Amino acid sequence: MASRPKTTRSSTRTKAATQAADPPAPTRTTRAVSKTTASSSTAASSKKTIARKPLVNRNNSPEIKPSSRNAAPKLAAVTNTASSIELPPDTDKEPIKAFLRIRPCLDDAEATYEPYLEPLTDSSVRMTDPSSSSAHSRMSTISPSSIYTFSHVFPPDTTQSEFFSKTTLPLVRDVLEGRNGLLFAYGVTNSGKTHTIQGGSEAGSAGIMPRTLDVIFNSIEGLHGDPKYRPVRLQGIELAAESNEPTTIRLPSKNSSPALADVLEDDLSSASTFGTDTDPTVLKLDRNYEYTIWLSYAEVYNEKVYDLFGALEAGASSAVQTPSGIPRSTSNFLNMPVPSNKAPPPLLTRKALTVKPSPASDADGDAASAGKYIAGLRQVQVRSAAEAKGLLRVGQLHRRVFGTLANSQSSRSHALVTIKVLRVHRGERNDPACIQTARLTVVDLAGSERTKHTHASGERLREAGNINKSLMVLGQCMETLRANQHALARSLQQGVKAGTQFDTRDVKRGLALVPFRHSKLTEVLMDYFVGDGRAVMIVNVNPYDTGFDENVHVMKFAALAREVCTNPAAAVSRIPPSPTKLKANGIRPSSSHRRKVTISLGGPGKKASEAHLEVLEEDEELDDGEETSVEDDEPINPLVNALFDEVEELRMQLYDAHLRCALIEAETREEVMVEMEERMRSMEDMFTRRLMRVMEHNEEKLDAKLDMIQRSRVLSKVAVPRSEGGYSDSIADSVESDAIGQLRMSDVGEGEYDEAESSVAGRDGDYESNDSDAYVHSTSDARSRTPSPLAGKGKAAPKRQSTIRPNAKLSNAVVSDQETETETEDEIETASPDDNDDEDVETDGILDEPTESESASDSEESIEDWTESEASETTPARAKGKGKAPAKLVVAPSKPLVMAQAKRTQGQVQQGRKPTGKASKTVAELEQELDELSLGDEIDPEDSTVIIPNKKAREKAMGPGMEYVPGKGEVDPGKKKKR
Ligand SMILES: Nc1ncnc2c1ncn2[C@@H]1O[C@H](COP(=O)(O)OP(=O)(O)OP(=O)(O)O)[C@@H](O)[C@H]1O
Repeated sequence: MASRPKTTRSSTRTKAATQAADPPAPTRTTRAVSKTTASSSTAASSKKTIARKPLVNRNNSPEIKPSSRNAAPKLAAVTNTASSIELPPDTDKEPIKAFLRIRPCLDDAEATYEPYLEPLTDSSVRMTDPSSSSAHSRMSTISPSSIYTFSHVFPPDTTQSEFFSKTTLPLVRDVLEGRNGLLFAYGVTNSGKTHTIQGGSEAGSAGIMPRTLDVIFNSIEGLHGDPKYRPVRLQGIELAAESNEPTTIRLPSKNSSPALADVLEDDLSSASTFGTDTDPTVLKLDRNYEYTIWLSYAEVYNEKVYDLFGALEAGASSAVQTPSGIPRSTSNFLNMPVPSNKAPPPLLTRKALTVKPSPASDADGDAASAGKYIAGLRQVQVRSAAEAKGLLRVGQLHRRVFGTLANSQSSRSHALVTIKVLRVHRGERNDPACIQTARLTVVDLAGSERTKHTHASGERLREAGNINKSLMVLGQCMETLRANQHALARSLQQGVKAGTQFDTRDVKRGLALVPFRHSKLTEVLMDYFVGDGRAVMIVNVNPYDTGFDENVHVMKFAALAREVCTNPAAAVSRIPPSPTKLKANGIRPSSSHRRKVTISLGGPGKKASEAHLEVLEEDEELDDGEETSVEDDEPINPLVNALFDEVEELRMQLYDAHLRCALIEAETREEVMVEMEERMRSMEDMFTRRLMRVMEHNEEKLDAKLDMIQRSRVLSKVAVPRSEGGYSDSIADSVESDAIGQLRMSDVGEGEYDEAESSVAGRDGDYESNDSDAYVHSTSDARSRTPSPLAGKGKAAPKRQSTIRPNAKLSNAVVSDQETETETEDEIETASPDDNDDEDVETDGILDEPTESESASDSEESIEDWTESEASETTPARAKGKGKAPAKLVVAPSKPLVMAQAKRTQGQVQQGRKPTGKASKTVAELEQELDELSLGDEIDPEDSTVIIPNKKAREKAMGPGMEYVPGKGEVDPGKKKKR
């Protein structure tokens, strides 16, 4: 037995007798010491190489079947990933497992989103861009729909217990049997990583971490060992009595109130999880072994590593540190009085820890696989699951108080909980060389920050930059590892094919440098990728989130991870040099950083009050005197470093550009809105003005019309003597024709007023002549006259023919109103269908041949009389008074009418009844006046109404041999029945 060494390597030597019980027998003996015992001769003989063989229960996972263990690792998780190199059978390798967990819909707001993730099978999902039809997606380079495969897909209704047993339980078994394991949760913010790792406080909602602790302590019940030795570094052990480090940490006392711990109690019990839920699972273990469990809790924040179990000082002056390092109540910030709002915020100082390369002695002289450890990280022994959970809750509080798990509950740091299991055979408990060390690290990665969506700035932006950088480096490491493994496999294949012997060291020398060193996260985890152990990746996705693009990156990352094999030959990866080299080169990564933290007291969402703290984060101490590995002396590749910095710089620039774009877009939208509003306003003003003008114009017009009607009534008092032969005949004719017109137009409504107006206007004019031209002009124009604005809506506004009778003899003829009306009525009656043997509507009065005497009469008077009678007759009351049914509007064929009128006029001219030039002029003026009044509306020829000539008139107008043919859609007046 070796005399009590201060520090020694742990042994993972396997007992042949015990391993026989565990199928497939060969146990990992990674750090096996050369010292052998009788029972360990088997292990000793298989020391180095066997140490890297697959572990006892590689088939723990339901996915790995014994038959497939020797098969080439399954590659290409994503359907659109091309690479598929057939690796030669290598039982040392196993690809990282990737499990997808789909978060359920939590509230109504999320339910409005259509989930963009659809599980296809137990191991595949389809992801479809919800905005694939939008313009945005056309600009995006991301494929709108892809299928991704995983080791297993867990739908939203998966219980915590089920998820734990399928993903983590095999790792728990491994660690209890002496093998390392890594589990990390990856996903965007709010995707459920923390819920998966820690869980909730409700029954059955405990996450992976508390369940792991439960299962470990359930399984080692009665197998607790003596903590004579304690773990150090990554895989070393040392005598506990000789250590300066405390083996336990006293939990904050609840009695020492008021303290931060008290006011954060709500958080401890609810949000910080580890509720009362316990997992009853018990693993069957070799009962010849004794176990001690050690816990450490670190966080990587802003590219610095902090110990969440560390002694924290509430201000430099009040810091009291016990010799043992256990924080006293006065020095423990959790027992610090709640800072009031008025007082200056207390200063909390914490020191970043250094990540150092493990000495080669910790890995049997193999520095390459020794990995790196966090120097100064406390590893605390825990004896029960409850104690472990309590300790983790303190760690959670530390994260909260230091602002890395601030009020939003969003993790701003990567949290690493490492459970170390020291196992030793009962018969060799005093032999440190026989102690096996295995560790399981559970990492709750900070959410890959969507700076584009969250519009982070200042401190948040810096955090986001560092989070993204570390995740990016993790991806780069995976990428390089995969490339190296493929390159190695290709070389091996070629060598096998060629049947030549070649030195794999030559190939390894040409492999790319894995950039673990460029992020603290990868530095700390590198041992799992280059050394021994199994790695499991949990991909959390919230399919109701708007961050489709970010989730695509997460999926691609998972696909990449599945192509990386862990537990490869350690020499595949070459370890980058340690930070000490950076110091030697004069490069300091960063300096101390001071920032303010505000904590909501009373639990999240309650916001009872706030506490303000100031946090000073000091840089890690760089110790050149530490034992370093051989690989650490390799020169830094400045190019890789510069490239990483540049990538990060570009990423920030891209973010800035996105931000600028968003601002410009918002400003432009604002400007456009203002301009549109202005335009709409000006348009509204313009239309209002126009409307007012039209209304004024209409009013004027109405006034004018009323005026005309009034005047026409005054003039209608002028009587025309009946006895004066042709003269009175002319009036009678005029009235008759008008009455017929009235009958025909009785449904015209207001259109009549136009006609009346026209007639009255004609009366006003100085009409002295019977000029046939003027007559024709008047007739044809009447058809094209604009309908009156008084016409009913939706109704054709017809124009009646201004049948000015040029042959009216009106000189000195004065007829009383009464007489005129009587005459008119008589004439209408005369013109009624009953009295007319012609079936057509009579308009004889219009087209009657004037007599000689009539032609010689004063045309002006004739017009006045005719107009008067027309105006009288056009009133609906009159027509109604006759008891006539309203006549239908009949649009007479305009062309034949014009011809008839023209002919008639010609006849009139021939008979010397030409209107005087003065009369012609007056009519034109009248027309013009009416046109002006008509507001320039569009003229619809169909709206014109003409008086239909009767058969006799038509015959006269057309002449012998001519036949009247009605136009299309016109009513043949010849067929018109009596009404
Ligand atoms: N499987 C689940 N069942 C029920 N609730 C869940 C589930 N997964 C997540 N949640 C809830 O979703 C919310 C966000 O989850 P969580 O805090 O775990 O996200 P996260 O990925 O850790 O976010 P961050 O990276 O910001 O810390 C929490 O309220 C959590 O309770």
